[in-house]
Amino acid sequence: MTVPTPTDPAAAPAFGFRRIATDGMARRGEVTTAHGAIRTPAFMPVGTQATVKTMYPEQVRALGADILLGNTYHLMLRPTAERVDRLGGLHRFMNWPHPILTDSGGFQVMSLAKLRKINEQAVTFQSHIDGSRHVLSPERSLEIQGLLGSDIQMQLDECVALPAERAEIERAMRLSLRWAERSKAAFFGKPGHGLFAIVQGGDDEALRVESARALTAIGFHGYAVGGLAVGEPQDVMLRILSATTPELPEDRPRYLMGVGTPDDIVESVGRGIDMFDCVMPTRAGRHGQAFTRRGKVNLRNARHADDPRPIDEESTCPAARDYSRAYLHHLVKAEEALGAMLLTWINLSYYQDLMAGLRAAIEAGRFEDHKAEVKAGWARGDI
Ligand SMILES: CNc1nc2c(CC[C@H]3O[C@@H](OC)[C@H](OC)[C@@H]3O)c3nc(N)[nH]c(=O)c3cc2[nH]1
Repeated sequence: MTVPTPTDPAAAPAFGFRRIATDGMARRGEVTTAHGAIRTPAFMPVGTQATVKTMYPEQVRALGADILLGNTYHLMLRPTAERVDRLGGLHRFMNWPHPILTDSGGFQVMSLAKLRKINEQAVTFQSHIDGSRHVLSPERSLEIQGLLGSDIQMQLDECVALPAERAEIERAMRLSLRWAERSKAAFFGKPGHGLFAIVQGGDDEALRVESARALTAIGFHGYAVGGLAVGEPQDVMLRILSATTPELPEDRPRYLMGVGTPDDIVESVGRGIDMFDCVMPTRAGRHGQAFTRRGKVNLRNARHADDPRPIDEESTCPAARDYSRAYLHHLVKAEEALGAMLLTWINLSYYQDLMAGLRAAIEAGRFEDHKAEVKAGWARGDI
């Protein structure tokens, strides 16, 4: 294929971010992409293998999701990026004509692949599906994301699990910086498509500041904070965020990767994060857990067996309003597919309602009061 001439991602015409309101460190904004706008703070449902598990794309959209996540690692292995491209790209393939963000694949290689080796040039690994050998370089990752046609593409990076030795964290952070340079050089910024860098540096504030400043100097459409939600306690994650976000450009979106619980999200919005992704609401739904404004409810628990109440009679989500806890308990115990479907629907609906509430509160200049109200709801427990 002809090597596309790289353009400066910072100059691509239609990709943009505007801040509508701020309240302390919290920001209400909007990202514009080739496939539409993203209201921030935003929660991005995870659609790793070109599907948000157990949900129809129309349902996900109806809940208020502006953007979904796909993943380079999974899609390069199956059905391959070239096949998705031949079929019209990922938006067409999964019938989601709205923004898509794809992760670069490095995180999954380190957590899923077999026999993986990382060096300056690339990551080499064997597929967890059929053992076939693959090479993922910063350039190849962007080529794959370009074939998928995702609106927001992530640089290839190296994320280390915590706790880790400082030398190891530093090595991976500097490699990720060099890979950020190569990613920017390789990025073919079609109008409305953006490239995000990923800040690394583990739980070391000095390394985080160095990474954030170096990436800002290179210049990207947006900045992800990576290397968190990898086993560290919440207070460590929040301390790192407080040290990192002030070093990032105010006029660019910030994306905290892999986060998190509702409490993680509220606390991180208060530290200047705009975008989130997490498997929590979808994975927990498949395991019988419901997220509600009154906290978490474990529908596997026998105490629900005779409870005729819905999860949340005030919810706009049919799954939370029109089905009893007794029925949900039955479906979960019987391992019926509808159980996973209804609970995933309930959880994604709650997460989108949480984000809508945060956006409104920031616009109204009452983020701190809203945070207190939301936390009080969780503390009330499951009445
Ligand atoms: C859970 N905690 C966590 N996830 C993380 C992910 C994957 C998110 C990706 O993983 C898939 O979900 C399992 C999703 O893929 C669709 C998501 O994009 C990260 N990805 C990169 N490139 N760099 C990181 O530093 C990083 C840190 C994370 N911490």
